[in-house]
Amino acid sequence: MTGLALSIKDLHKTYTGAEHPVFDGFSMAVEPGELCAIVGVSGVGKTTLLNCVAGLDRWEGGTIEVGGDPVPMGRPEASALFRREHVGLAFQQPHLLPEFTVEENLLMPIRIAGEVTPAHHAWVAELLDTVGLAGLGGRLPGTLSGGQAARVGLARALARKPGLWLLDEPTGNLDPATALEVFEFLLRLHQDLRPTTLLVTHNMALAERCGRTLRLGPEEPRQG
Ligand SMILES: Nc1ncnc2c1ncn2[C@@H]1O[C@H](COP(=O)(O)OP(=O)(O)OP(=O)(O)O)[C@@H](O)[C@H]1O
Repeated sequence: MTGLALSIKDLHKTYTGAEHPVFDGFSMAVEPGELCAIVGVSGVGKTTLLNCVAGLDRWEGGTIEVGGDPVPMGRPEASALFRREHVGLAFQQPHLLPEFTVEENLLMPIRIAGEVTPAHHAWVAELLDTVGLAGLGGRLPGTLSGGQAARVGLARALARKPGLWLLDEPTGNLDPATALEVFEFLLRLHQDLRPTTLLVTHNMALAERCGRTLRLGPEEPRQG
């Protein structure tokens, strides 16, 4: 799997009826395989940025390119296809399907795209192993701890080996020790599979351990 280059140039985004733009000429570039933490105060636009990059939201000006191709905007079918092919998304809530086993949850993105083969079963077993959940494939999500469910959510986002992994506070509702544990598995997944990754987080200790940290909004005043 190869991480895809992400390029954002001169992004302009204002929500309908809002007084101020969320982005007014924002640009950034992320190298293939880079892990970039996105931090900034609440409301600065972190989730909006991820939604635009995923083609889930619209913007008024500027370009967003993934792997050199523009992210489709205002074309729901093209956006959905773009996400299926290139994007793995994970959120604060893992949103696992409760009536399906952990293994079936991991296979679901593959099943939606086509036939599930024995190689796919072997692949999701490998993914489960990477997130420290080998042997738990037969469990139902309701029997998992919050940290285990978060790890499944992260792995599921990589089931189709996307070039872009967009993570919106995936450890946000976990206690600090569990958040750290899940983050270690996140790092391991990233190290193994090297998707280009944006990780939105409020946890500066975790952000500092990413290859790069991008702060949206005004710089924090320096002490002294
Ligand atoms: N659907 C929407 N319609 C109108 N305004 C919105 C919408 N979604 C977000 N906003 C506004 O846009 C700004 C950026 O929101 P966003 O959710 O991207 O911030 P954030 O940095 O992710 O915040 P948090 O850290 O609290 O999750 C905020 O002022 C928010 O109120």
